[in-house]
Amino acid sequence: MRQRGKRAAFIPFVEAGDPNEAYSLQLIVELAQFADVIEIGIPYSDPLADGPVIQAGSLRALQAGMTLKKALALIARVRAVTNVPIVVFTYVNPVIQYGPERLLQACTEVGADGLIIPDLPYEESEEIRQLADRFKLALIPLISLTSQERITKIAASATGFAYCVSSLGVTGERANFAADLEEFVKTVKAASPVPVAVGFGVSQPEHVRTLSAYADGVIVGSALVRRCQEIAAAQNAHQPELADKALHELIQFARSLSDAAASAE
Ligand SMILES: O=P(O)(O)OC[C@@H](O)[C@@H](O)c1c[nH]c2ccccc12
Repeated sequence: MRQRGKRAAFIPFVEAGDPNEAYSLQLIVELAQFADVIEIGIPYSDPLADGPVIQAGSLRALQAGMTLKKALALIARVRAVTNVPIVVFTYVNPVIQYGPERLLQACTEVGADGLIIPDLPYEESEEIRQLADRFKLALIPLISLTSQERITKIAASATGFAYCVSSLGVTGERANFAADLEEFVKTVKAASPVPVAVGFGVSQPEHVRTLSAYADGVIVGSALVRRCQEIAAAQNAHQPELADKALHELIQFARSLSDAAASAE
């Protein structure tokens, strides 16, 4: 994942279609200019692991008409203009509703490279792992501090990268991280055949610098999605220039995080 001489990979997370299809496409394509991987969330009405910011982003996208099918079409449009690795982020229920085989095949067809299903327990992941293998998709497991004795087993199963959850609870910006996070990440790294990234609460360049010293990548969601709210607000107020400005500021902020991933030590 360490491209272009970077110390760590910068992995932004956004919801497909947030705040609407046109802005979402523009946002993702611009992020792709400097991101190492992009996580694209499929908006979902019952996002149980999401904090309020990501939930609001999901809702904006759904209200603007985004669906699973349209999200896949959006990914195809992103893929048409950039080579950035794309990870699709979705919950178990939509996977089951759409049909696991049909969905994973569709992910491959639109040019996605991997999949994250946060509520898929490792113990129940066999079918999806086989499908991921068959359709050449990475299946990125979430590993949390509570996983303890499961850490090694789950880390060993990772393809693409392993996602270390920095803190318990739901997603959302945080001021600082658990003191034992570094040790946790090192444990996962020792067991994982692929790079190890950290997410949950990463929201400032300073966080990125600190984490980049020992993680192979950092994932940033809420800090970016919160800024999509500003694009939406300007749009709703019929102020397209302000909306463009908010998008530009989001990109600038994301770029500062990406730069921080490169500048550790
Ligand atoms: O929002 P944060 O705290 O920056 O965390 C990343 C995160 O948003 C993204 O990876 C994500 C979005 N929804 C999730 C649900 C579970 C785990 C992870 C996620």
